[in-house]
Amino acid sequence: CHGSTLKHQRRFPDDFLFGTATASYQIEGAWDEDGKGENIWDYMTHTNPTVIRDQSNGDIAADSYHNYKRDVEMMWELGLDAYRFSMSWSRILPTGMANEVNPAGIEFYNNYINEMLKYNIEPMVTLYHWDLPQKLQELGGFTNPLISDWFEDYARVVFENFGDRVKYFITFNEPREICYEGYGSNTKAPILNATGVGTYLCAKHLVLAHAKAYHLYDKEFRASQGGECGITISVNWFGPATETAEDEFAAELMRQAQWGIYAHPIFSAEGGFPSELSERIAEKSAQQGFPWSRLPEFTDEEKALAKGASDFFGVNHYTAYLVSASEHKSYPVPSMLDDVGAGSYVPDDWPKSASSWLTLAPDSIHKALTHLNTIYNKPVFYITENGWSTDESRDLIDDDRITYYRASMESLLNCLDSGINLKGYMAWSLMDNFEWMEGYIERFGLYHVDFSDPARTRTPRKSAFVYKHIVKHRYVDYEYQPDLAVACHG
Ligand SMILES: O=S(=O)(O)CCCN1CCN(CCO[C@@H]2O[C@H](CO)[C@@H](O)[C@H](O)[C@H]2O)CC1
Repeated sequence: CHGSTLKHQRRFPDDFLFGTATASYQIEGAWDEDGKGENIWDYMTHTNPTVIRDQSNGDIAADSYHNYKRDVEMMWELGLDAYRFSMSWSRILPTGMANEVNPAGIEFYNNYINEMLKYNIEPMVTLYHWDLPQKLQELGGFTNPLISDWFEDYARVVFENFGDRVKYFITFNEPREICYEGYGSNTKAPILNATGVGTYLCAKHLVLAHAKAYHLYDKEFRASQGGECGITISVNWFGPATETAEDEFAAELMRQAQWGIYAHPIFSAEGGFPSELSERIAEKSAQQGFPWSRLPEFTDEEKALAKGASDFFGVNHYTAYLVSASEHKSYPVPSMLDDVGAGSYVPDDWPKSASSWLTLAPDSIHKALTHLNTIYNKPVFYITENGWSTDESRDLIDDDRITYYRASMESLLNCLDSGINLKGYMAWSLMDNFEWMEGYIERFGLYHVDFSDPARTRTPRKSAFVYKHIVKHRYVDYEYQPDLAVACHG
């Protein structure tokens, strides 16, 4: 064409898997319906409602247990290739143990999966997204080494019932939030707050639980089902505040404590926990009078079981932090952050979301994946979560969320340009849902949900139309400005 103005736009591959993500406790509701067992979030929000910022809970949430066909219609409206969701362990196994399978739980997930397949949407199933059966927590939960056997038994039930149609399995969502925030702090259920001890017991047992489920899939299901089994680790970027050796080492130790402790045993060439962190915790434990290190080591056999035990590296990435050795705040003793002995902060000029921990960090997906690609020798990656929060009072015009997603798309394209084997991206989230300790105050949805309406009506935000355009055309069109007046009723 004459003097075409068509700009050279970087495009995503046609087989790049675009989707959205959700989690069972955050969307399903029906907390005690049709035989579902109580989980640790049911228990905590019912016995201790004040820990949730608006005293809400997931009893109903987005009521996806009853609205799942509307959910799938939204996936179709967005033109998604895939949809990542999690299964509720206690909806399938009410007591957590495999002696009793709940047929209504199996039926719900069969209906959900079959509805997606009608629209050619690839289901990506997370087995565990934080909603542990309460009965298992009463037996110690992730501080009990037997959790790895209980999890393997649960995984077998899931693979047997759904593996004929589900080709992407993720064992755990975010070991850090499960272990550090749930057992080593009080920011996620079961808020055990066993600082500096609970985190590390959980880390060892969770890694082994993952490994047992992976090997179960590899040995008993892969041949007949032909799918993949991996894990999702939250990897925010922690970079040094200055180029000094102190800050470089502090940043490395922070990366090891925040996500290396879960990734090294599975993805590193040597396996086991990261050595600098392991040495630091052993030193601190001795100084504090512990007769043993607070980080329980793997046996050689356990190290071998976990090494290489994953088909892909699922990354939940939201943002970045700067780490400074001199930024040391007073942390509980013992605790993970005291073991690291450094603080992290965010520059004031990074745009802020409705979440205290979430700002728009420049090119952070690319920074994180470049580092992971180097230290773990080029694994297959999926971004299994990435998203932006707005306050519950905001209207449907979410230009800040659009800015964030467009920045994420540029960072993904930087990853692809540098040869990183990145195969998909799941936006968090399809719709507004129960945002854990923040209740319904912080919203992450491409679709707005009206939680005051018994029907839990879902309405697309402006960002939904922008994401739909990117998925359909495979490039970012900065001139595209959806007119919601038309789009909503078009
Ligand atoms: O590193 S620091 O300690 O200085 C601050 C970290 C603060 N965390 C980061 C991870 N985030 C959970 C992410 O959690 C993920 O993201 C979504 C949005 O939150 C959740 O709804 C999803 O369920 C979850 O998978 C909770 C807050």
